[in-house]
Order: sequence, then C-alpha cells, then structure tokens
Amino acid sequence: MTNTAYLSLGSNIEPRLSYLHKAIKALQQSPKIEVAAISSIYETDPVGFTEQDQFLNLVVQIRTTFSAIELLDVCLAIERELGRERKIRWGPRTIDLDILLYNHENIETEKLILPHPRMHERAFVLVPLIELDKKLIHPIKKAPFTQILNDLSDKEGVRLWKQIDGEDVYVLFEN
Ligand SMILES: Nc1ncnc2c1ncn2[C@@H]1O[C@H](COP(=O)(O)OP(=O)(O)OP(=O)(O)O)[C@@H](O)[C@H]1O
Ligand SMILES: Nc1nc2c(c(=O)[nH]1)N=C(CO)CN2
Repeated sequence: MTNTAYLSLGSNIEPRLSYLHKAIKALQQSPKIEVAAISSIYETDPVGFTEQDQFLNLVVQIRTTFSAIELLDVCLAIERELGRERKIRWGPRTIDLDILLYNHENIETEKLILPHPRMHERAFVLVPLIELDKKLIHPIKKAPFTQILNDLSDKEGVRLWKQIDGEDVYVLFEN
C-alpha cells in the first residue's frame, strides 16, 4: 500500500543548501520512496534554542511503501550519513528530517509521535507545508493548517530564500 507523508527538512550548518540537496537525493534513491513535491526553501530564525545560526527549511511530500517507523529509521540514517550530531537539544545540525504527517495517522510511541508534536507551533514548518497543499487539515486537531498558522502568535522569522518551481528544483541544486 502506498502512503503519503510530509517531511520537514532543516539545516543551519554550512553548506546548508548542499545538506538539504543531499538529503533529498538520499530520499529519492530509496526504491520505496517517491519524492512527490518539494516546497520552496525558507531562511528562518532559530526557534527553541535561539543562540545559533539561521536555518534553511523546506518540506517535502513523499509517497512511500515504508511503514512510519521504517520511514523514521530512513530519516535517522540520512541524518547519520550527513554527520548530524546531537550536542544541544534543538541546537545546530547539518541536517534534520522530521516526519510531520503519515497519512492521517496518530501514532504515540517512545520512538515516534505523529503528527509531529510541535509542528502546529512552528511557522518554519507550517509555511512550506501550506505551500505544498493549502487544504491540509491537522488530523487530530481537525483544524486547517492555514488557520493554525493564522492563529500562531509567532509567525515571524520565516523568509522566502529560493523559489522552487517544478523542474527548476534540480537546476537550483545543481548550480
Ligand atoms: N515525528 C517525528 N519525526 C522525527 N523524529 C521523531 C518524531 N517523533 C519522535 N521522534 C524522535 O525524536 C528523536 C529526537 O529527534 P531530534 O533530536 O532530531 O529532535 P529535533 O528534530 O531536533 O527536535 P524536534 O523533535 O523538536 O523537532 C528521534 O530520535 C526520534 O526517535
Ligand atoms: N528555524 C528553525 N528553528 C528550529 C528548527 C528548524 O528546523 N528551524 N528545528 C528545531 C528542532 O527540530 C528547533 N528550532
């Protein structure tokens, strides 16, 4: 069965764009993952731990035959391959891949929580997510993500960095 998932990608250690590109290429190279859509790239102010460099964030929509927990393991493996170190919670990272949504599933285990438990608080997630699909609704809160973003007190700190338009995404990453 093919599942639809949305992943949030972020990097704030240079070369940020290259880490994002390598993570997307790694997803595409999996026979069980089709990268169906890639949002624009946004430069964003750090949230949670603010004494660090600006992030580049984007969201990808994938189709996958992996289970949610298998998909998490793929994300964690890509982070390891790209040198992710966890020294400070929410601190600097070469690459971070979070699963935002997996179908409309609600999963709560020690290793995996879906929908992502903090996605509704984060403009750096909501802005690129809504760019991909303005009709998405939070499967637990039953509220449109457009409304969740509108109601967010902290909507600042998210700036369009690179407009990505279909086939251009690969040209962008190649140059
Ligand atoms: N939806 C999810 N996506 C990714 N990791 C998750 C998810 N739910 C739970 N986790 C768990 O969170 C652990 C720590 O993740 P990580 O250190 O990357 O946190 P972070 O992405 O920096 O912070 P945050 O979770 O607030 O976005 C992972 O090892 C994973 O087991
Ligand atoms: N701007 C921004 N801030 C963050 C980010 C992120 O990707 N972008 N990720 C975090 C933990 O996942 C914590 N804070």
